[in-house]
Amino acid sequence: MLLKIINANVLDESGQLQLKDIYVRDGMIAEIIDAGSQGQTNAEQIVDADGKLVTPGFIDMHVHLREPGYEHKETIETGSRSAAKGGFTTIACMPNTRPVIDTPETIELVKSKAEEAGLVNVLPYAAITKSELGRELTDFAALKAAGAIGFTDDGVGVQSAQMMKDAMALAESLGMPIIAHCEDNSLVEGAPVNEGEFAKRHGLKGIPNESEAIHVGRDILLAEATGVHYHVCHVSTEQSIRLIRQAKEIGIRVTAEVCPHHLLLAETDIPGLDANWKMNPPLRSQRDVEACIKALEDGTIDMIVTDHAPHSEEEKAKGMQLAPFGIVGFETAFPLLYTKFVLTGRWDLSLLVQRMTADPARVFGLSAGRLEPGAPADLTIVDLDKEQEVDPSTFASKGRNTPFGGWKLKGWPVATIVGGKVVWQEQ
Ligand SMILES: NC(=O)N[C@@H](CC(=O)O)C(=O)O
Ligand SMILES: [Zn+2]
Ligand SMILES: [Zn+2]
Repeated sequence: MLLKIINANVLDESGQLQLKDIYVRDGMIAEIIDAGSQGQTNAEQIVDADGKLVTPGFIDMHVHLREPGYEHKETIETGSRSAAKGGFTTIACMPNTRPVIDTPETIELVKSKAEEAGLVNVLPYAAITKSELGRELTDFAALKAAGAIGFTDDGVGVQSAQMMKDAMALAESLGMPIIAHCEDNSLVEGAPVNEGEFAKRHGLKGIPNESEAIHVGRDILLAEATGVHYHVCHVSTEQSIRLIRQAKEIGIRVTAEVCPHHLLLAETDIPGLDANWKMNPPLRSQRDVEACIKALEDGTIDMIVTDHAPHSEEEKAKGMQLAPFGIVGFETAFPLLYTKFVLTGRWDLSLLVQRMTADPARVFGLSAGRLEPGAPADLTIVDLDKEQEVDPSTFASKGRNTPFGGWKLKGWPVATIVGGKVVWQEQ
């Protein structure tokens, strides 16, 4: 099966756009040649990108698909469709489902549901501890054999240093990474928002920066001691970044991710007690936002992830104190970052694309994330000129929980190709 994508605007190594034709054979990129020149013939299907941007499919290494157990929030199918609509072709899903993904059987279930959906590549993480309770390690070897790509208790921090050290030593012996939600519960206790101005004004308990950074610091020392690849989830504070930067400088195997909302919003932007602005970690100070942006720019933070965390409207209606943490992310990530960082001149387009494709692929050893012969034909076509307001009622996700409703953005994905198959296309 030969697919030909013509008139694709592709970023070259120096970050310049070049008009190319891309040939896809058996799900892989076969050839990339100057647009209109003679390549392999007899394409069975032609997609005309019409001069639009074509990038490697976006990769999101931190998402919540909610299945099994919370199908009212999202399913593997609706989550996969939402990802495809956002231009994502590979997503790594978190194990904080019900039951928790802590057995080979639940890993198998996720894989088979993802295959049934047949939309994007879904890579499952398995829990570090049984039921994410922090008491007993899961069977890492069996989970790896079943297809887990790493271990994490995302949703909660591993509170015991000894438990984390044992997990790291075991993961390292299997050549697997530990992915950490960094949060010291003793410093948080029921707080719904950042410790700062907003909490003070509304009489709410605050989540201090140290609750994240203390785990980052602890775990970096444990990663040094065990030699494991240690990856920090949703970095949100200046202090965590300082620790990660120092650790990288002395050669400790630490990598990190940041979410669009922590690059774009500070606690001072929260309009009121609307739980669509409640997520974990919380929106921090402007100073933390700037530190996150700088860290992503200089590579201290390796990649962008959405932490797509759908919840139902009823759950989010419970208010700032009682509603669950989390916001959806797939369908707004690229337009948000393109509009707010590329169109404003702060970033080159190539930096944004790299942090959403090649960098996550490098860190997690994936074959996707690049546009070259031999790579999987996972591609995203983006209309950089298309301008549209964020309208949560049109989301493919079951979740409508976003603080970005009504934002006017440019740079919308219009088609997503996975393994040479068009899995989503703007109508
Ligand atoms: N990020 C969130 O606010 N929520 C996530 C959990 C998590 O990522 O820690 C969720 O599962 O809803
Ligand atoms: Zn988390
Ligand atoms: Zn998460």
